[in-house]
Amino acid sequence: MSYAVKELFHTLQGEGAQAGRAAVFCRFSGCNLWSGREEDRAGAACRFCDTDFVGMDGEGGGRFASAEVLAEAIAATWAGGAANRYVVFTGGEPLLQLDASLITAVHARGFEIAVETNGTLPAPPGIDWICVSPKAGNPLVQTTGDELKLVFPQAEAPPEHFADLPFRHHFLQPMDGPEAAANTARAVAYCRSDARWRLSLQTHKIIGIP
Ligand SMILES: C[S@@+](CC[C@H](N)C(=O)[O-])C[C@H]1O[C@@H](n2cnc3c(N)ncnc32)[C@H](O)[C@@H]1O
Ligand SMILES: Nc1nc2[nH]cc(C(=O)O)c2c(=O)[nH]1
Ligand code: SF4
Ligand SMILES: [Mg+2]
Repeated sequence: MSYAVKELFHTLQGEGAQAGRAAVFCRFSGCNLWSGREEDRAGAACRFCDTDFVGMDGEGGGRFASAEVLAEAIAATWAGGAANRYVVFTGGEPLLQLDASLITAVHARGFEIAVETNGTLPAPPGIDWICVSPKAGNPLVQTTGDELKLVFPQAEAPPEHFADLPFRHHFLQPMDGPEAAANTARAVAYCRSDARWRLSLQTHKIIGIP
């Protein structure tokens, strides 16, 4: 099958337990919870998205004809040397497109594979690091993984609903937007009050890298 990619770039993972690690980000086009059009945001199933995932016109983006072709482009984008090669599949919603062929092709080029998913679709086997970020009002299907990263606050998705799910790490990530400062203060207070949770900051935004 072919893959629709918004952008492909080399940066540091900004969020969660792998923050600071060099990575290629493969941002797939499209999401099952929002069209990506501003006029649809207020009626979408996920309304606080901070990302443009529409089309294939970003840096390194395009339509990739096969898993081999996309894996080659990911390998060519990597700039971190021979060790610890790392690719993060995100979007949009990556589990709409990430499949066994692409996992195999990227593993064959020596990469560890991470995914950033909203958890409404099951993850295929073989992913090395699964980050699930639940979205209030939407079914959570992927209930296991490496980190659960809850954007906070979401009135209908309080941390208590997720604290006992079997993930290695539980993070609260302040919701960016007009209330970012207040959301950060609330996330700090919550993590202080319940030590099962740790704070995830979007460090790439703080330091001004992609
Ligand atoms: C753009 S999403 C793409 C991956 C997937 N669709 C998801 O929602 O997890 C990447 C990460 O950014 C988080 N995110 C999106 N909008 C945000 C916002 N306004 N503030 C903080 N984190 C946000 C998501 O929850 C997710 O963890
Ligand atoms: N540096 C950096 N780290 C990230 N971690 C998750 C991101 C995402 O948009 O999925 C992201 C992103 O867009 N940039
Ligand atoms: S599920 Fe992820 S990509 Fe889709 S709209 Fe929400 S935050 Fe954005
Ligand atoms: Mg982002």
